[in-house]
Amino acid sequence: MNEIKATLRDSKTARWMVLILVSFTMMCAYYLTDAMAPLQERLQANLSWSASDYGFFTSGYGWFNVFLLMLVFSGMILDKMGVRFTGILSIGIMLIGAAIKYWAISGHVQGMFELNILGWQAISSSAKSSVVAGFGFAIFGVGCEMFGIAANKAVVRWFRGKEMALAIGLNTSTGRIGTALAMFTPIPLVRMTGDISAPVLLALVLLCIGMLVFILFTVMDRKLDKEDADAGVAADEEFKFADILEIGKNRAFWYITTLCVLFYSAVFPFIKYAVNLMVQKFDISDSFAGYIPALLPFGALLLTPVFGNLFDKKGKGATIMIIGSILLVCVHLLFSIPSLNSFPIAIGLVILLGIAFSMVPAAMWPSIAKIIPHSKLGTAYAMTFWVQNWGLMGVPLLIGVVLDKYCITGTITKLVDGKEQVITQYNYMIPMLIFAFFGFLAIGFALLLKAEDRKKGYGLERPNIKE
Ligand SMILES: NCCCC[C@H](NC(=O)[C@@H](N)CCCCN)C(=O)O
Repeated sequence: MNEIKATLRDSKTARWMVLILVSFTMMCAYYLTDAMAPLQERLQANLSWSASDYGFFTSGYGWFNVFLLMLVFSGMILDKMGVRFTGILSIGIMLIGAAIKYWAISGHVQGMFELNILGWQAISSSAKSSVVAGFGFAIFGVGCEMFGIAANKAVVRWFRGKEMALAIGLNTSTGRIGTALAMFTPIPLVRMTGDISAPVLLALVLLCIGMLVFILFTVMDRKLDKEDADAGVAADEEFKFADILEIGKNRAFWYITTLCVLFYSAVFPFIKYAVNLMVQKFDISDSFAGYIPALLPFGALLLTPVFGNLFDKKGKGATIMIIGSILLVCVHLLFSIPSLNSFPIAIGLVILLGIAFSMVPAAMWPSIAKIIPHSKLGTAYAMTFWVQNWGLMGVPLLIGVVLDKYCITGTITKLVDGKEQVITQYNYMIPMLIFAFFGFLAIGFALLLKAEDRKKGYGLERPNIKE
């Protein structure tokens, strides 16, 4: 009789240890992604940025991923070189991007930027610092997304056939810790140091620690490789261009991917403006405002594993995505109503958004692993992230331009960090309606996905593990 040898993967301690190691770096990366969001007013006042400049800088995250197809290359690198190499490479890229962003925001770049092509002004003039900071953010974005797909593949590799959705949920949750910290630590940090770029410096240090932690993961993962080889487990197939075509033929994959770009376009870009929304619409003091949007990732951090676990044990993946998208629309529509501007409403809506932000990701990412074979998963996640990056890039810019064009209600002069600053005031109704519209479309694609699952029998509504 053939004896099946236990591997490191079969040890609960080893599996969860791997999850902690991979997730720590994720937390650092997410911190850096959103650490400038609470400083929107300060960036605009200190660096003479408009809302469009802020939106332009924020959109930087997706520039290279989208236009240079970096995410597609990242997927190829991942499937060809594996998670260890890709992980280390991606952290290195994040460090370079973060360093450029730090340099630009700390006041080394002055003046205006105009892009003229044959006498035609391609973009309206912007503060140079926003362009250089955006460039750094674009490099960082390449590393961050590359790390995201590598981390996903690592988690799936270690947890396949076990607590996969729960593990993916917990991995996503640690990212949320980073986002939550990014909501309420930057303002005190800036007050303490008097330096608007201090949060980026902190993130740089955290990322260096993340690199060391990830190296520990590579040691364990190499050991698993060896055990798998000894046990005759086939190595992952290498990347083939044909994979893209094959994945592209899967209708359910496109429904999930479109749902992904729409849903995330209504959440991550919202986070970038949420602190300012709290200050300007709900009249919450600047020093406290970050704590309210922090409830969103904080709620998601607790609930994503709960919904991941529910999906593992009870199934109902497509249904969870439909309910999450409906919740998203309701929240943004309520945010858009100008008269709903009291403090408890702000808290209630952010908590509801946190629930939606737990449901959809907890069911969506493991669902991709259910409809696409493991050997093509790196490529599949990369393709989904690529489409999603159009939203992460375009929507913050769109919101910034809409704010400047249609939503300015006046200016006020107030004391910020001991200095008198002129602060532009906005009415956030139109941006919230734009977010609600994305959510509305997301519901449609979640329904299509459920119908396709019923037709093709992917098992999205069935449990991942038998109790
Ligand atoms: N293991 C979880 C899979 C993906 C998590 C997902 N991340 C993304 O979608 C990234 N492409 C975007 C990250 C933006 C960083 N703030 C998530 O839900 O965070």
